[in-house]
Amino acid sequence: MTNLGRLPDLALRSYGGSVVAASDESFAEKEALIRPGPAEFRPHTFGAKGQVYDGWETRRRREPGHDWAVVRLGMPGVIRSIVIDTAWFKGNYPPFASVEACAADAGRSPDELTGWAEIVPRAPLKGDTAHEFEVADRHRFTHVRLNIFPDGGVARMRVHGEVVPDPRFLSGLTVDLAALENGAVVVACSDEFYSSPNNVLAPGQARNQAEGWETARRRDGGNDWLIVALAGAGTVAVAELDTSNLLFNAPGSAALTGIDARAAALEDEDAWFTVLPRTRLQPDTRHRFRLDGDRPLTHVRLDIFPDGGLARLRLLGSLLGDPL
Ligand SMILES: NC(=O)NC(NC(N)=O)C(=O)[O-]
Repeated sequence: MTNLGRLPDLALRSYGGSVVAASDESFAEKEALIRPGPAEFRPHTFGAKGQVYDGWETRRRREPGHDWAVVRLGMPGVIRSIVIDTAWFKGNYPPFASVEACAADAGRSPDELTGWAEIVPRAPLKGDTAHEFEVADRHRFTHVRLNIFPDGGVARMRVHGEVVPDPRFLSGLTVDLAALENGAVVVACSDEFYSSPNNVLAPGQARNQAEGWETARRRDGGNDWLIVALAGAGTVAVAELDTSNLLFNAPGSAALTGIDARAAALEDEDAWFTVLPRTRLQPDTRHRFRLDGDRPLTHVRLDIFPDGGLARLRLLGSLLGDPL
């Protein structure tokens, strides 16, 4: 995976993405395209419609044309790379694919979408392979259309990019400045052995340990940490540190520090100030802390002692201006 592939997947079902239309899904359902996690396969598992695949699979075309599927992004934004993964589709993958994108209001139905721009030109595909394509177009998009030529199966499509929220739903309001959907993102992290640190910024609650951030057991006497670039410069009034599902591996304690990167570099250790002093944590608990500081900040560093991880980090506050 490239560095672009580490950006959040804007299309992920658990981030609110939806496969809103497809030309065909006779063999396997279109919804699988954006399912979290890698595609699974059990050979010789035949149902009434053929081998069961964890992916989107169309019938063998007997007339001209090609198949397509339209995905509404859960989090609109600037797309930086697309992964088209043909995992397990070995004799029935599409030999070519392309991707288009457009921007539309949430109220548009799939057949009302217009202004499609080609962001991945038609490219050859291999079977059982994750193909990553870099995207150069820097517009904000809300939908993507995967075209396959002429037909076949695709296990997963990942749409990695930078979230660009609608400022009307942030400015002047109390919001979670650390939410992925508001444009926050993890920019540095000590350890992502078991799961992505961006999971702590994901929408909703973590249903299990894997939906949070979990680090490896640390043996060097140090502690694990991550740095979040907030939705924009703002002030934080409430911090929520959620250890849900971490029963025997929750950190013993945690601390938050902040910095205003408009005035100092992240590397300037003296510019970081305390937001939440080191505080004891309980396993499997949503801890909420009312903060009294009103210093503007753009980034927050979470330190956990010594290791473990966190299910969610919420930082309720307000932006000073528009999102970054
Ligand atoms: N063995 C198969 O996978 N065959 C076919 N696909 C399914 N799902 O059975 C096909 O024709 O593409």
